[in-house]
Amino acid sequence: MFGLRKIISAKQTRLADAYTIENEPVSSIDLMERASTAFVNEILQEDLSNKKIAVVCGVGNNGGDGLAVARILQSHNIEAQPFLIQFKDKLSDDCQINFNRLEQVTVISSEKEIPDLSSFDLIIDALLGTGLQREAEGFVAQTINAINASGATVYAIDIPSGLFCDEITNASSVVQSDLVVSFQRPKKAFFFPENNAYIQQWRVVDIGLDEKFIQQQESHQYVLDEKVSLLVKSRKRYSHKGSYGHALMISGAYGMMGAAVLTSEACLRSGAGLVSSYVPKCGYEILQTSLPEAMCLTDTQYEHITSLPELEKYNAIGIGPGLGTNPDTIHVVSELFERINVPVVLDADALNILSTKLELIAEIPKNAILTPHIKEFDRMVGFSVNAQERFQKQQQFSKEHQCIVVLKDAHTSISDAQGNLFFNTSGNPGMATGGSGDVLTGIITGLLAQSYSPIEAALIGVYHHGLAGDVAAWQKGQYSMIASDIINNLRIA
Ligand SMILES: NC(=O)C1=CN([C@@H]2O[C@H](COP(=O)(O)OP(=O)(O)OC[C@H]3O[C@@H](n4cnc5c(N)ncnc54)[C@H](O)[C@@H]3O)[C@@H](O)[C@H]2O)[C@@H](O)CC1
Ligand SMILES: [K+]
Repeated sequence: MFGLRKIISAKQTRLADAYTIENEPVSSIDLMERASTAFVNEILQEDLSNKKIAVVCGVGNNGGDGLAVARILQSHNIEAQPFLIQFKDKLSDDCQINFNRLEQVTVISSEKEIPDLSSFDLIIDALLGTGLQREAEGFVAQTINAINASGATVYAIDIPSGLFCDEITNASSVVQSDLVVSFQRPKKAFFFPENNAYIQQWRVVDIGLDEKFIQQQESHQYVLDEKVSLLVKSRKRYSHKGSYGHALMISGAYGMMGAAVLTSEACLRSGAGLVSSYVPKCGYEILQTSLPEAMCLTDTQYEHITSLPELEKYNAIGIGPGLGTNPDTIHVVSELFERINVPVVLDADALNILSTKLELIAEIPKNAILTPHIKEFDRMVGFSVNAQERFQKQQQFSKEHQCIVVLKDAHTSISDAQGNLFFNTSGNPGMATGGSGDVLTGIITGLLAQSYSPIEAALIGVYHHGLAGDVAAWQKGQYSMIASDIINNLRIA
């Protein structure tokens, strides 16, 4: 969808491997060599010449990759010592071939022989890959525990050993990796917050699996990455501010006017032709002084919003940042639902109001975009025991209410009414700071005003918000960056 890459299951990956082997065609051992070379090229971006490396290999194809990786590293004059953890008598065919291609492999055939790995600087984990069938236990679990206890940096091939590819893992022995270099696609498991301890960072390398075949697989999950820029339309040479829509931001309360300023400024920066900001009276001078590019309309009340302005002239509306949940403000949301006939973004206190008046959920306008963080989402739909359950509820909510949910987290997920789920890959923990969500709301509303469809606006907005956050973190550091740094680095080309 939209040219974004599908996320596929372990089973579908096996099918893609087999299809590529048969149709490219390429032998499976050459495909393994390609994957291992891609892994090595990725990790060699860093100087490993003085590192003492252990490559811990299993008996399947992940182990085969490991043995090939050890050999390729050695050919670069890097000290890489391969260990074969023989938890099964028979090696997979390609693992056996790679075993034979190495001069020296330390074979470990029982728990008692597991070496102390603490003398190594780097451990390459090639024990188990996407072929994991059950929780690791016994010999395999002990090896995983030894890797974790080593204190060495750990790079995992394809997926940390012991981690299930497509579902939540409730096991005690899973490799805690600093980096995963994954083949062709990130795995579904990379997007579960529960797996944070096992995956500090992941990257994907292309190993030439058949892309057309992968995209034809039945999957409703997508990677939201730089490919989203295909959706961004160029601005026409002969255009004027009227060509790019008029957005209305409804936000702010006494003591919360910063939210109104941030959300309105972000809306302008996302390219909206005109932005009007509707705020309580106390916000008039604040907004006019800090954001001269926006127009300002005020409520009759001084401290908080109690009514709505005329809505007819706007192309999109964003509501919620810093709005507060004063009893006089609550009815504004239901009134908006009755009167609105343009795309809308519901955020922050607009969502808190929804969770105090759950009957309002049934009235959410079709195609509305909701941007809750996890706590706000749970307040609306109930607590989920894990991310998998929450993603299901998110998809269900979108389908049932025909709306888009942007569930904000380290990997923000976006669900649409057709049941698709998109996982964002931009952004960083520096963005967990006050005002960052207000900025996102402004960006998405601004894109809606320019007549992007709601799902396009959500995808472009979420990705570029994260990207701007990444530039801000690079400039100021994750600790020091603040929400306005995200706005200042926004660049939707
Ligand atoms: N198939 C292909 O063409 C390619 C596969 N590649 C690699 O192959 C991996 C998948 O290989 P495999 O399918 O052989 O699977 P794995 O290497 O993940 O492991 C499979 C072996 O482990 C055993 N096993 C599974 N769970 C276990 C557990 N909990 N305790 C003990 N033993 C267990 C299985 O019975 C089998 O013998 C990928 O992750 C990737 O690294 C790459 O080489 C790229 C090409
Ligand atoms: K692995």
